[in-house]
Amino acid sequence: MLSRVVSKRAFSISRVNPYKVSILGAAGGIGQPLSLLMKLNEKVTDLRLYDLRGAKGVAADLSHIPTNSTVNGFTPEDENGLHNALKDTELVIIPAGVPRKPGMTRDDLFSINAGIVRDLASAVADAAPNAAVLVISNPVNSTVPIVSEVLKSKGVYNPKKLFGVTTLDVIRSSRFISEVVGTNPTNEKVTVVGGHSGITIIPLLSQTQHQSIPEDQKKALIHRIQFGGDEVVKAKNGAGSATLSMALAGSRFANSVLRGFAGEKDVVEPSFVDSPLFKSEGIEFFASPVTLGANGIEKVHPIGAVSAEEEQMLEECKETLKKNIQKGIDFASAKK
Ligand SMILES: NC(=O)c1ccc[n+]([C@@H]2O[C@H](COP(=O)([O-])OP(=O)(O)OC[C@H]3O[C@@H](n4cnc5c(N)ncnc54)[C@H](O)[C@@H]3O)[C@@H](O)[C@H]2O)c1
Ligand SMILES: O=C(O)C[C@H](O)C(=O)O
Repeated sequence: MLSRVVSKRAFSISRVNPYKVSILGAAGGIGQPLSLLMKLNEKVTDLRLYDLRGAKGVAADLSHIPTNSTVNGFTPEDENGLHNALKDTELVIIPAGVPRKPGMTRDDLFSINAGIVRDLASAVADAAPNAAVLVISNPVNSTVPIVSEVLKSKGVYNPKKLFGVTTLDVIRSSRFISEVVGTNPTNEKVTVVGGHSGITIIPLLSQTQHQSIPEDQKKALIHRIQFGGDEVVKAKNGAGSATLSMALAGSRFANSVLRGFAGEKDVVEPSFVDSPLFKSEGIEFFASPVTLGANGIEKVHPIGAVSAEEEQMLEECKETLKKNIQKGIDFASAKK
């Protein structure tokens, strides 16, 4: 009797949340912990891990965890490995690519990562044309436009389902502001807009309840949020950039997209998306809070009231963003 009850419940979980998820770059520094967190996500029933190497080992390891999903690993050695890793999945997360070393900017990664992301996007277009695509590979300000151009060229671009993952900036903001004001970081929420590199990362501190932070501390806090990635790159001293905090951020954002798919209401997260906010100024992509629903983005929220100082930061951000976005578009449009 008990076993019948248990099996009926297991069946109902898989029927309610039958999401197929692919992770491309799954054996890397971000890929492995992100794969673990997605294995723990009960909304996922079919987890496919792809990497140039190592994906089968990671998949075998995770497959012993007793959650409601199958896990399979794919590499280029498999016949149609990438295609099978993607075939008809609903959510694709891309952390494939090289990370920074000390002294590098995210833009320095473009020469290697742009081609990796372009080729993976092309495979997504062929095998999972309806999937939501979550781009982690840097430089996000340029790799997201690359994905959009590739999907457009294959006639499958859906702007409601393409996301640059900026959640790491959001979680850093919660942590760093709590250290300044002495609160519990889990209760701190800071809206971060713009893009994902240096001065394009704009935490809107004027929209928090903390209006009495002294000016010098506020400046230092903004700088720390904008350049938080550098702290980790420096500390890892040549061994890469943020992986564990990024895996947490990526899994949180992926879960929000799946919650939206599943019909949950009022799921709002900032993300770097195809945005109407500054299109009139020639800026096609911008990070701001978006409402996630059954078909991806339901609403791109405006940034709201900002201080004079944030207004100034926005102007500088837009100048840089415009160039970063154009660089991605030009790369994807050029003949291989
Ligand atoms: N968006 C963000 O907030 C954020 C945060 C941290 C890191 N990143 C970026 O994420 C990327 C990955 O970082 P990491 O620390 O995991 O690097 P890593 O080197 O540890 O892992 C990258 C993985 O990608 C794989 N890979 C490379 N080319 C591939 C291809 N064509 N197909 C499939 N897999 C491929 C590699 O084999 C490797 O396993 C970097 O570009 C990094 O800058 C972004
Ligand atoms: O800093 C990096 O290069 C990785 C990532 O974009 C981060 O913000 O930590």
